[in-house]
Amino acid sequence: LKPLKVNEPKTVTDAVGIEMSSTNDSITLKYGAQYIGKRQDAEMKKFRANRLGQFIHWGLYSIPGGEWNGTTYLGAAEWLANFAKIPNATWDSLQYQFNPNKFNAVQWAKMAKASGFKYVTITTKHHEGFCLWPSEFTEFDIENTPYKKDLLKEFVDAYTEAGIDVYFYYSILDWHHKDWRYDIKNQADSLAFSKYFEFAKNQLLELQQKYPEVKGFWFDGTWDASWKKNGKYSYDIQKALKEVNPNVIVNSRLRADDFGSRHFDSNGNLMGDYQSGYERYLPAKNDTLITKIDWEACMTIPVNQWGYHKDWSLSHVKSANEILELIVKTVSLGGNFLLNYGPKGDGTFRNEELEISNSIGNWMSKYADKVIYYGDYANLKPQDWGYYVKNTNSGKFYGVVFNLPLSKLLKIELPNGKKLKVVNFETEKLEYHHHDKMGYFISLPENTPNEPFIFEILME
Ligand SMILES: C[C@@H]1O/C(=N\OC(=O)Nc2ccccc2)[C@@H](O)[C@H](O)[C@@H]1O
Repeated sequence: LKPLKVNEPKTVTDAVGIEMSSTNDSITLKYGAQYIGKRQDAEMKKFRANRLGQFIHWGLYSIPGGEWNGTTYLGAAEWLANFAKIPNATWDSLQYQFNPNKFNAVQWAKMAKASGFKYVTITTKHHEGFCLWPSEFTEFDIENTPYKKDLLKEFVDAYTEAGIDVYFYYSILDWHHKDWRYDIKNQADSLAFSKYFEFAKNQLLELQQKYPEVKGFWFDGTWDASWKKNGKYSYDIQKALKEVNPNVIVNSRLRADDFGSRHFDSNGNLMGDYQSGYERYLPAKNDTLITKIDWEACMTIPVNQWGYHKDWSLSHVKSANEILELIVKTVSLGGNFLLNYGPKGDGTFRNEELEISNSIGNWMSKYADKVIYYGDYANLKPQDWGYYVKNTNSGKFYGVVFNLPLSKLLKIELPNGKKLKVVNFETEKLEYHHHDKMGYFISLPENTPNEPFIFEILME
């Protein structure tokens, strides 16, 4: 890939607004992108082929579920301590209540597998600073709760046994740690933050050493000035993780370069192994630039709840079909999709999540092998009826229909020189006709499935 030119991103959203330009006036960076283009090692190919992952936000915030002293807060439940302005000492005492006696890692993994998830990303430590594993570097961890046991090991073992790749979410932002700083205003801040950096690096190496099955790290909480002023810290963490496991996979949220540019360095090159700026929204259907890099979108089932919230009636909750369309749109643009679950403090999932899991699992069992796993950008002109997916394993091209035209005619426009040969739908070949410049019109049978359905396209 030629270096991409990017406008200086002000927020993660801006960072995704990349514009291609073949420029050679790259500036020298010490803490910029370590490579350009898509990794082609087996581990990254597996990440890409997986396409569909389960995101799990689980921590002390899962106990109050968005409610404090009788008040329900509308914001994201994992941010309750912040919204409700709860003093650390009060919030941290929740650790003495954390006892997920209904947690069954094998059941969780079984549900995840049945839902079609090929990988999972779990919050080892969110902004609150509480660690789901027994850490040598803090008392604010699972060992100092009524649960006591190494919950993360139970989780890693069960998901690995189920054949689901495990990734760790780790928040750099840490409301609990005394050396965390939002900005570096003086030498004292700088000294404290350097101690925090050592703490975070030690914890990350500890996670790699205790759970060697982990495939990669999903960093978050890296938007503050303190982190943006210390590009070297983010660079050193990625370097340290890769020294232990050269093919560990790290998301772009970790990184800031010499000038505080995030996700993409000041030369417009992606830092980390895949772009992770798409949070609760997706690229435009015709965004061909995003197809040139590895990327992953993460998505909540309600509008904005990552941790368990008691009351989902407070916002729109996505249906299974809405979620399926988001998943397929993501794959059609060459991205991975991470669907979030927020288990309760007791270790159980809410009914809405169980129902969604069941619905998407049924669909995945029929279609995922063709249009999700190994799915990628097909480079065909987008149409209103749905999305194209190229399966990079079989080399086959598919259409996935979400918006059935009343005409029952599916329009397909092929690149110059390409001709439509066969259209397979279930066990039959569909009729189609060609209209000069208009392209092809495929005639759908009278009865089509009452769910998103696929058809195969053969071209010559
Ligand atoms: C996945 C989510 O990630 C977060 N924050 O991400 C962002 O702030 N993303 C962001 C920021 C600015 C623009 C667009 C996205 C966390 O605060 C949240 O609790 C959750 O873990």
